Amino acid sequence: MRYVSTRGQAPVLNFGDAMLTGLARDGGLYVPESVPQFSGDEIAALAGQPYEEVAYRVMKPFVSETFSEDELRGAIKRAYAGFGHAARAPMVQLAPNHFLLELFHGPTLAFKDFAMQVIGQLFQIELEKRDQKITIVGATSGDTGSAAIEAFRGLDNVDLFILFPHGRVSEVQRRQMTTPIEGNVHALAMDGDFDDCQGKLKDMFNDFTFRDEVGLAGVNSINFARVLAQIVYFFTAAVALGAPHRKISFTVPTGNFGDIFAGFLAKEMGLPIERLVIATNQNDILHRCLEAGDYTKRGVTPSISPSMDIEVSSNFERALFWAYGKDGAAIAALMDELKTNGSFTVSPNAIGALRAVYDSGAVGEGRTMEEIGDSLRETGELLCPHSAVGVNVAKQALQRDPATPMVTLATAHPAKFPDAVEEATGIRPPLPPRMADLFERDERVTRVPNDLAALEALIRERRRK
Ligand SMILES: Cc1ncc(COP(=O)(O)O)c(C=O)c1O
Ligand SMILES: N[C@@H](CCOP(=O)(O)O)C(=O)O
Repeated sequence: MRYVSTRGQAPVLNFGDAMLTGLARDGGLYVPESVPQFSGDEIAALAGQPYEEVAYRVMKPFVSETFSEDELRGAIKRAYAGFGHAARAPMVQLAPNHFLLELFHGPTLAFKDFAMQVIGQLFQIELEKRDQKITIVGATSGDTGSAAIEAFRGLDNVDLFILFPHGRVSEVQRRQMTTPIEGNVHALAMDGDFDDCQGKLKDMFNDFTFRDEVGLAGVNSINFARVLAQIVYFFTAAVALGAPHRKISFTVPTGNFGDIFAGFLAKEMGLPIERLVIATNQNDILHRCLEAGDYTKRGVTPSISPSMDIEVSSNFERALFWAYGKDGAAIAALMDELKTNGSFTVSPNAIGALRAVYDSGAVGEGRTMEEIGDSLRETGELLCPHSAVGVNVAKQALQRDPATPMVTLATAHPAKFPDAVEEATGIRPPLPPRMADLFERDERVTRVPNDLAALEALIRERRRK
């Protein structure tokens, strides 16, 4: 399996190199040159298998030239051993044709753990084989950061720097990033929003002198390995509801587009997915783009679902790559336009291709709060604000197509956003016992400016040589 850049100008790599490279050297994102196909029988055979076995079968064709069967099975086994639910991704029924896929039973209580725990294991295997040290820099709107810290804390061959937007993550999210004591972990609170953090991360990747000097690697969903591990739960959920003999739709609370793009790849692999529904909060650039064919930045407004406060949605580039018939030059031109003008127009053919796969909806703050209360009353489920956005958009989609079972992804635990949940329901969801002292732990964080030279200087100084 070879991996190519969405902008068509970077070296073609195998999985191991693509995983350790992160952003392609032409600024694009790596994608598999061709997508492995699963037959109906292969999909049917996944029914009733443990999550780890489905993960092995789904991931294997993408990675088999880099990892042996034993290495991959071992990595997956270790990755999920610490999850707080035997099913890993259990599903509950909300209404006759509406299901909630709970993706918050991992160590940091968000869906990010599903991929981050696996790639933490895969990175370690590959770095040991290569006797290599790396500097990981990650950008987070709240959840990727703690998941990355949990996966890479204490490793001798990895220094980890996490950039988060100062004052724009929940207090639980911030403390999850600022309280780990390991010396290889550095939480950096940056002036600006998540797009600024991710922008600086990409600038670092595009500064080849810095990139090569520090051995820069990325664990955001710009890294294809992250997206790959997120494909698995689309399979477990769909098979549990009758795939391949029945079509299933998914609604995905969306920001950086990594999760829903994993769903797209599952569909490409042969999983019978009817619709993939993009659910956004008031930062609705993706919904507006699907509606009007126009991707135009307006500025991010902070919301009660802060992890989705994103306007430069990285993985949308991967979706566009497919929609433009894998024309790297066209994608490079669109991304240049976005950087220069803050907007681009999707061609009629490409918007048609996107609409053939994706639906979308946006939910404002008031409605999100109401949905948290409604869901609790109607179903007994206490939702985090991101999952509430998903459930509300899914309900609208179910009105358009009541016949196809809908799975909404619950992307974070309500205890990560206690203030919003308490305001909506009167209930303050408690953290699990292992995190009960989170508010008593000392915090260690560095305020940093939105300035590339300053950030690079800090990373050069702090990383272990
Ligand atoms: C809780 C939560 N929900 C939804 C999202 C959006 O996911 P994606 O960025 O993959 O679109 C994020 C962040 O990525 C998140 O942390
Ligand atoms: N919502 C994310 C933003 C980064 O997303 P990623 O999937 O690209 O890592 C977060 O919580 O940090």
